[in-house]
Amino acid sequence: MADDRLIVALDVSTMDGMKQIVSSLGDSVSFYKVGMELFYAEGEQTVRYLQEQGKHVFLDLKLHDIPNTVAHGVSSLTKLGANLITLHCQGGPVMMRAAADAVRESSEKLGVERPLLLGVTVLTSFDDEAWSATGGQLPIADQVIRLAKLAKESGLDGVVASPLEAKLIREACGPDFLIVTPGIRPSFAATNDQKRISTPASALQDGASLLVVGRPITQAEQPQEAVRLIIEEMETVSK
Ligand SMILES: O=C(O)c1cc(=O)[nH]c(=O)n1[C@@H]1O[C@H](COP(=O)(O)O)[C@@H](O)[C@H]1O
Repeated sequence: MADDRLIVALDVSTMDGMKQIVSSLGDSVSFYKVGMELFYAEGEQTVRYLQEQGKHVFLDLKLHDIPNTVAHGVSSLTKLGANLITLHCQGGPVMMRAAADAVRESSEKLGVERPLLLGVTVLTSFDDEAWSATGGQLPIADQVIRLAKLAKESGLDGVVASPLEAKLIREACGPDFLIVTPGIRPSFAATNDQKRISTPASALQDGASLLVVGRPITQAEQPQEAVRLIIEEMETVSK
């Protein structure tokens, strides 16, 4: 059975590649993420296919632009009916507020369920060295908390962050704020390009609402077995 706290990242570039993963995982996965690789290549049909399969959809396009452009961008995405969409918190409070207002207005106007809006804080591929190289002044965790609070104040439903920051975000933003954590690495998986990582159980224990897992499942020799092991670990932490 699926654990609806698990989101599998479909980082492939074709409909066929996506369909192969979705059909091989069957009922064991209920939530999928479509990111820029798949959406730029195959467009809206990716979201429609997942909806037809009865799956929840996280449309992760990480918008980052001036407030007017992002507001119109998220309005265009709202009509697709995804459950979650992302923008970069670094776009600032005016941009986040404009996006939150635009999503509310356009979902009401279209009569579709409002997608939840998530702000990406500091990408999980950053370590301290890379962070300093970009001019980051605060320690990464402090910056993440700062952006999470700003996202909440600006009307966003939650944030994307590393599982290493989940506990601090939960403390700062309260029980109802969504915390979505990529950078999940079960003990059997390779780290790849991720830097700030943790295991499925520890992310949930620290307050993550949803876990995003890509390559440890999609590139496993036996993806179904990888999902089974991850869900088994997740089930040790109550919802
Ligand atoms: O927004 C995201 O989903 C995201 C934010 C972040 O900080 N780090 C991160 O890895 N992601 C996404 O989460 C997925 C992680 O994939 P794997 O590293 O293969 O498990 C990828 O699709 C990334 O685009």
